[in-house]
Amino acid sequence: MCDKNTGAAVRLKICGLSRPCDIDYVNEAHPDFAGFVVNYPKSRRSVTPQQLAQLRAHLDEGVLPVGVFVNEAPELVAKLLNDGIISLAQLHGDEDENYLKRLRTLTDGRLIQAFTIRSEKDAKLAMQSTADYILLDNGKGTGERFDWRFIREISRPWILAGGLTPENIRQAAESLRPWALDLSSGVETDGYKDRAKILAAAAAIRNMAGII
Ligand SMILES: O=C(O)c1ccccc1N[C@@H]1O[C@H](COP(=O)(O)O)[C@@H](O)[C@H]1O
Repeated sequence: MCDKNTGAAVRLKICGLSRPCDIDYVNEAHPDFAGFVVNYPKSRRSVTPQQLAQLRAHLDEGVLPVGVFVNEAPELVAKLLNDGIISLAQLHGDEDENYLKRLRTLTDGRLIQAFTIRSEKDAKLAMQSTADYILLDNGKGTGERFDWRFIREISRPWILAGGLTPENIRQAAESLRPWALDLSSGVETDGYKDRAKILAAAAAIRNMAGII
C-alpha cells in the first residue's frame, strides 16, 4: 500500500528542523514526518518547546510533527504530546523501559525509541522495546551510517536513520525494507537544511512507489 503523503511504499521523515524556512521546505516536499530536536543544546538543531510550538504551527496538516528528546523529563514530553504540539515522541537518549512505563502513565501518544547499533546484539535488543516504533541509528545526528549487516530479520515497524542521503535511500529501502527512512545531516548544506536536498529525498521516495 502506498503512503498518502509521498505516494511511496516507505515513509519519509525529515529531521532537525529549526528555522521557519525549514518548515517551508517540508511543506513543499511533504514528507510523512517532520522532526524537531527539543531542549538539547549540544545539538545545533535544538529548539526550545516555545520555538517548537511556533514552528509547528506553520507545518502543513498531514506532515506529522515528531519531537526528538534526549533524557527529557517525561512530564514535558507528555505535555507536548497531549497538547497536540507533537504527534509522536522520539526518545533518543538513555531512556529505558521504566522511563517508557512512566511516560505511558502520562500520555497515550505514540512513542519511537532510538537505538545506537554497534552490533547484531544491539539490533536484537531493540526488537524488545515496548515503544510503538523502534529507530536504528548510528548515534545522535552524526551523519554516519552504522554497519547495516547488523540488521537481520526485523519483525516490527522500524525506522532506519544515520547517514542517509537522497542518493542512498533507494538502496537502503530496497536492501533493508524499513517502515520509514529518517534523514537529517544528509539533507543539509553547511549545517543548514537545504531545500533542494529535501525535495530530492522526497522525489527519490516517490520514485520507489511500486518498486519496493
Ligand atoms: O540531530 C541531532 O542533532 C540529534 C540530537 C539528539 C538526538 C538525535 C539527533 N538526531 C537524530 O539522529 C538521526 C540521524 O541523523 P543523521 O541523518 O545521521 O544526521 C535522526 O533521527 C535525527 O533526528
